[in-house]
Amino acid sequence: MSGDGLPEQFDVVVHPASSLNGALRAQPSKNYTTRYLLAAALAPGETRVVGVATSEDAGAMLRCLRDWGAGVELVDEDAVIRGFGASPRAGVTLNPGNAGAVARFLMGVAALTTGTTFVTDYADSLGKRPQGDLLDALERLGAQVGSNAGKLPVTISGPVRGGVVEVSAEKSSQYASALMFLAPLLPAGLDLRLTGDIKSHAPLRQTLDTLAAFGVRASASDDLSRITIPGGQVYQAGRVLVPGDYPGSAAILSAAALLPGEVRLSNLREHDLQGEREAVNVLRDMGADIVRQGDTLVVRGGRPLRAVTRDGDSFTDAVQALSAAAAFAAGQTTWQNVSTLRLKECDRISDTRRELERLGLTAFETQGSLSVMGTAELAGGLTADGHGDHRMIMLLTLLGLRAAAPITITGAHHVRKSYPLFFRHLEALGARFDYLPTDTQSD
Ligand SMILES: O=C(O)C1=C[C@@H](OP(=O)(O)O)[C@@H](O)[C@H](O)C1
Ligand SMILES: C=C(OP(=O)(O)O)C(=O)O
Repeated sequence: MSGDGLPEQFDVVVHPASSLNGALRAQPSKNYTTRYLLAAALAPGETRVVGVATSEDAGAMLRCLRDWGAGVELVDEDAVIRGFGASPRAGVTLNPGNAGAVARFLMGVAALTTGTTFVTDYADSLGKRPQGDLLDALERLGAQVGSNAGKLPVTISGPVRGGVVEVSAEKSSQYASALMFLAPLLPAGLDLRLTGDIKSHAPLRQTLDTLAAFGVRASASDDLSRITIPGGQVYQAGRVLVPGDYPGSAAILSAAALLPGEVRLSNLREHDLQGEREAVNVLRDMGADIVRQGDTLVVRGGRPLRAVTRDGDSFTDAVQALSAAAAFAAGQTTWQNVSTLRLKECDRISDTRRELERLGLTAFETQGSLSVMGTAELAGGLTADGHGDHRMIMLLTLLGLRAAAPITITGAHHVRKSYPLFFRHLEALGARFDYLPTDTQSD
């Protein structure tokens, strides 16, 4: 789907770059693509999702929705979805690939069916991520649930009526979002009580925003601990436009800040609910020169950077991209309140610390924080492990661009999970990569 023209599986050699220059259009948002596609399938009738992401996660959502009975047609850069409304097909096995949000949102909606099974071919990534808090909530609502100790494979059978239900939001906001997509289609709706130290508020607001875009009524307390969605509603089909992607763009902005030159990144609206929008301010606090001109951000790179200490929970998917900036900022940068990073495609605290150390950097971790000491010079000349994690691959790529000698990253094709054109976009700015095809059997 990505059309990047690169080998199916590859390691990448990142060559040091002396500058980055040029203009790019930010790719479509991952979080809005998954949400709009799902809401479109839940709406009877035809919805046009304008400018959908071409990532593996977007492909995973489209595949699962088609398997559940939605009509899916790709027309130029849009997806035209004929929804199944409140009636996804029963008895289907869905494979959401390595997409956490896709898997969890669909698990919520699966309570509308009399049986859906979820499997993954990413046993070492999505297969290890916890689903128990969502499954417990579904069970409390009356669904029948089976799982491998709270992990995939999972089976879910409804129907459920709805009502008041608690769901923990401590490990992931995706469990609550999943129930929010389900709620309007239940006879009694849902009065959700989010328990624990609620993480990732921003994606929850994106879910509320999506429900509103499809004409679904919902109300929420300011702190999001209580979300009420009346039942018996119908998602309204129509036309929605996917905005630009801040998490992926954070990597481009960090790269542009790290190297001399001028980079213009368009399609990033100023008023947007994506928490990773904050990456712009974090980079500015570090000393980067970033100016907004409407929906375009202009970065004049190569300025000296200084360390910051920030609560990273509001921009969780930008923490790794910003860690590349931290690696060359004077002093020690600390990202606090990021324990959920341990539960992503890899352990983004320990695995990141280890990769940074492997490359000669100094980093520290606690259960809920990651610290990176800045350095003036990075030798490079080594191979780093991409950990099958798109955001780790982007971080390591940025380090390679600023190193003295090339850095090789293993399994670099996994960048396609969220940002299939990442390397192509950097090439357009003047970066140079070698792509080394790897054995498709060995991953
Ligand atoms: O709702 C979503 O689309 C997402 C929520 C976040 O996950 P957590 O809520 O697990 O932090 C984020 O990291 C993920 O990439 C996408
Ligand atoms: C963690 C991520 O995605 P997901 O949870 O949807 O797999 C991400 O995009 O960084």
